[in-house]
Amino acid sequence: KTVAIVGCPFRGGQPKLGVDKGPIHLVEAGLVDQLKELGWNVKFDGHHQFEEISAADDPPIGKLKNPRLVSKVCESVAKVVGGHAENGELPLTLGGDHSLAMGTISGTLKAHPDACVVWIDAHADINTAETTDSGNIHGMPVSFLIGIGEKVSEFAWVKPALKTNRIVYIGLRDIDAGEKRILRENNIKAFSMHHVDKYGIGKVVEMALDHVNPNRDLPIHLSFDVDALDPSVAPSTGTPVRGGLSFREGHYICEAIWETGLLAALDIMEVNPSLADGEGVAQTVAVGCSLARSALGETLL
Ligand SMILES: N/C(=N\O)NCCC[NH3+]
Ligand SMILES: [Mn+2]
Ligand SMILES: [Mn+2]
Ligand SMILES: [Mn+2]
Repeated sequence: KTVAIVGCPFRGGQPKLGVDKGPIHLVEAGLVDQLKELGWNVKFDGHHQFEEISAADDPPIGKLKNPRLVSKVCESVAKVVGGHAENGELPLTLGGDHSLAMGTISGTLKAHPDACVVWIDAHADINTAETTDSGNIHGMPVSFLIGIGEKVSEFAWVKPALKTNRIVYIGLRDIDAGEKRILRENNIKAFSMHHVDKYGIGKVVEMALDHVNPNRDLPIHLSFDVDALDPSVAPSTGTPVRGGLSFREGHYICEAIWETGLLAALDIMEVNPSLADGEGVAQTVAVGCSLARSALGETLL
C-alpha cells in the first residue's frame, strides 16, 4: 500500500506567518521513515512550490483575503491529491492552513465520489462570503465544498461535490453565530467537546461514523486540524482554543478510522512551527507525526 505525502507549504488562508513551514517540520521530524517503518511504501515528491500571486494582483473580493491565491493553490492541490487517489494511493496532505481542504477534499471526491468526510477541528470552517467576519478563507472551506453561500467566480472550479449528510465534525468548541445557523439549517452533524465529555470519544466516533457511513462501506477522508487538540497538547497552532481533545482522544479518532479499513485520504493541518517556544513547537510537530502514524495503522495490534 502506498501513501503519497503531499507537502503544502501554504498560509494564504489565514494571516499568521509560519504555518507554511508546517510541512518541512513534519518531514524533518522523520515522518517518511516512520511510515516506512509501518510497512508503507511512501511516495514523497517534495513540497509543492506554489506560484505566488502578489497582494497587488490579489485584492480582497468583498471580505475574502488572498482569494485568487487561495483558489489557485487549492485547485492545484485538488489535481495532485485526486491524481494520487486515482492511482490507488492514499494521499497524506501536510499543511499549511486548513483552506487547503477545499483542494484535498475536492481531489478525494473526484476519485471517490461517494467518500464521506470526518472533520476534526475546534472550528467548523463553514463560513460563507456573507457570514465571514475575518475574510480568512481557512474559516470557509466547508461552505465551498457543500456549495452554499453566494457564488464567488474565482472559486467556480470548486464543485459542490460534498453532500451535507456526508460530513461530520468532532471537537467543535469555537463556532461563529453564522456558522451555527448554517449547521442547523443544513442539518449537518457535529459532535462538540460537550458531546465528547458526555459520551466519551469511543461512542462519539461510533455515532459520527453511524451518521456519515452507516454501512461502513464508504471511503473516508479524515481532515485533522491540530487545533482540535487541547492547546496543552498542540500549542503551536494559529487559533488555539482551550478545552480541546486530549492526546489520547485525538489518537483514538485516528486509530478508530484506520480500524474501519476505509481511510482514503488524510490531512494534517494548521501546524505552525513559529508560534510556540522550542519545546512547544517540537511537541506540536511530534503530535502531527503521531496522529498520521495512528491514522495509518501504527497502534493496531
Ligand atoms: N483554525 C481555524 N479554523 O479551523 N480558524 C478559523 C476559524 C474561525 N472561525
Ligand atoms: Mn505529489
Ligand atoms: Mn480548521
Ligand atoms: Mn481550527
